Amino acid sequence: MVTPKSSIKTLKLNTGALIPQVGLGTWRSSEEEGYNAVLAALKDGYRHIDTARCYGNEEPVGRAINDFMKQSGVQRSDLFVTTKLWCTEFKDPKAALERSLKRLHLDYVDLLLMHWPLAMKSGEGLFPRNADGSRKLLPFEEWSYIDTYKAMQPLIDLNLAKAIGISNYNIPKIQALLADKGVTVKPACLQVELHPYLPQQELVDFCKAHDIVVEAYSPLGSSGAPLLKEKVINEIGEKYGVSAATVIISWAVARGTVVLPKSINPVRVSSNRKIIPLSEADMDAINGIQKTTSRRFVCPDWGIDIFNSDGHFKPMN
Ligand SMILES: NC(=O)C1=CN([C@@H]2O[C@H](COP(=O)(O)OP(=O)(O)OC[C@H]3O[C@@H](n4cnc5c(N)ncnc54)[C@H](OP(=O)(O)O)[C@@H]3O)[C@@H](O)[C@H]2O)C=CC1
Ligand SMILES: O=C1Nc2ccccc2C1=O
Repeated sequence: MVTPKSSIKTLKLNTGALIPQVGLGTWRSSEEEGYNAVLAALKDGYRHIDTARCYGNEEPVGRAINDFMKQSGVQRSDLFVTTKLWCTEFKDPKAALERSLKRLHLDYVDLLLMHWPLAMKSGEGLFPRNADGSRKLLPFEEWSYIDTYKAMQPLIDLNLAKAIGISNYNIPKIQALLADKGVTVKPACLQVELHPYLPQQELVDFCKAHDIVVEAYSPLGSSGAPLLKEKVINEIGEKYGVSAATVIISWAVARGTVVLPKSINPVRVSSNRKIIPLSEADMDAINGIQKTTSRRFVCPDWGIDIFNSDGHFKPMN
């Protein structure tokens, strides 16, 4: 039996700021669920919250953050709040972030991520579709994700975002971004799907070499947490007397990534921030899972290539 540690470690961003390695995910948390989960998480000791424009919960998330600060006396500077620029808001990231900040009741975010490396037609809601059901994407030649990133850069000097970053990029897209002469601010973070079925080690190593912190989304396999049924994970959990979720989250922390488990259950929220040390043999066993099972759970029909050679997609069955 190992007692999991509850002090959350931090990583240093290339801006010099510290980011807590475990943060609370909030996708698919309704208004009430989002408010309660964020408040419970902060009271429990979380200092890092991940939301996004397209989750539709910035307002309750921000309300919980503000209520917590009032109740606890914890300062804004002790918290790390991320939101994401949605694909329809690519043309004017400043106006989009100001709207997010208004909903969050905050003066700034610690991290603004470009949610996906693509632009969608504006003015027809968050998820516009063509008559045939396909997504209304703008062709790369008309507006590229690099243009969006460049328009995000001034938000730092305006003190609206302490750092900017990217999400759902693969290695070629990061290389293209870094090679662009107009890109003067290196992304601080890359947020991608990462878990034992999709460890994307090549991408993690690439980012480490470029001083970009990697954040693991859907660490438990997203809705229904399918990774928690994995035999190897459960065997390690039984050995130490901890849950399968603790094993996966501890693995993500041990490999040097940020990890963003989502839960709306206060007991699971609390246990998800507790980490145990894993042996080299445990790490090898978890790293080996993808040799037999390789899966990507978040695969929207955007029609763009976000995959890496080791981040391939096998349909869920
Ligand atoms: N940048 C991007 O494009 C994306 C970013 N994200 C971010 O990453 C976060 C996490 O990813 P997400 O896809 O939500 O999925 P997760 O992998 O975090 O899994 C969430 C699921 O696991 C369950 N769960 C959580 N903890 C436990 C536990 N200890 N035991 C059993 N079940 C548990 C939750 O249920 P319950 O709530 O009932 O506990 C929920 O069903 C998101 O919320 C979002 O913030 C996610 C997808 C894409
Ligand atoms: O955060 C996200 N979760 C998602 C799930 C499906 C499609 C897109 C997204 C996101 O952008």
